[in-house]
Amino acid sequence: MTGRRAPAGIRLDNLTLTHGARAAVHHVSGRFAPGSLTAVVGPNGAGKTTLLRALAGLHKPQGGAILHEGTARIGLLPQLAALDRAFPIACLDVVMQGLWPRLGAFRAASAEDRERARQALAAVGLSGFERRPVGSLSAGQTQRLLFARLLVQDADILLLDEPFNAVDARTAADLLRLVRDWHGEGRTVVAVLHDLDLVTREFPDTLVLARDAIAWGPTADALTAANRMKARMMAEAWADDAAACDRAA
Ligand SMILES: Nc1ncnc2c1ncn2[C@@H]1O[C@H](COP(=O)(O)OP(=O)(O)OP(=O)(O)O)[C@@H](O)[C@H]1O
Repeated sequence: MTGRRAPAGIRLDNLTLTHGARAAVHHVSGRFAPGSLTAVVGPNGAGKTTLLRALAGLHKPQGGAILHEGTARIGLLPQLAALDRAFPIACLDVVMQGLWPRLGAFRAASAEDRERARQALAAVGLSGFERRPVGSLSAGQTQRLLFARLLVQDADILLLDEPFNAVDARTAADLLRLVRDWHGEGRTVVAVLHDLDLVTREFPDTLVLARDAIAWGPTADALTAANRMKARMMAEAWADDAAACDRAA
């Protein structure tokens, strides 16, 4: 990635996100400060992926607003399962997808673009994988590949959906180093995580989400046993077919 630009933040103003009539994220307000490193934690179905997709501009708010502070390039690392590994595409071409927003639909990639993609593969430990079909990679190698695609995007705001899921300890350590580098460069990083020990060790800020924001702030204050219990109880209190803004008593 290249040198640092002015850091960018995101503010949520009473944000509600729905799938049909069902609320996935419910009246959430708060701020991902420029240059912050935030973990989003919560039970299954808490709205974490929906929130990340909305931050990436892929899910339109049903209520409230997502307000960008500064002009930011946003990069999303989707869940590993979202990648179609049966599609016959080579690793270098997957990384090149990260350049599309800047190349546009009609500009052909240059030799320099391809070199950047190769360097990104090298940075995630996948040198020599350029022509390998994506379907031949292990889960850990596939996650490294998705990080390489994110690297070439050179984003100011990085949204990571379960970035260390289904990868071995060495891969997780390598990828975590990249996350630390992004944070060190002043980029804004938001990561959905289930490993609370990792969150406590590595993430200064945490949003505990259970459709509502249960807590949002410094990890030591937000990730308390009481807040985790509250998140679980809130998740269980929601009837799955509840309309937006209805909550079981
Ligand atoms: N495409 C969809 N259509 C309908 N409902 C959906 C869709 N995607 C998610 N939902 C529902 O929205 C709610 C929030 O889902 P979301 O995937 O955002 O949660 P999550 O916190 O990321 O869960 P997990 O930890 O299991 O990945 C859930 O009730 C889920 O069933």
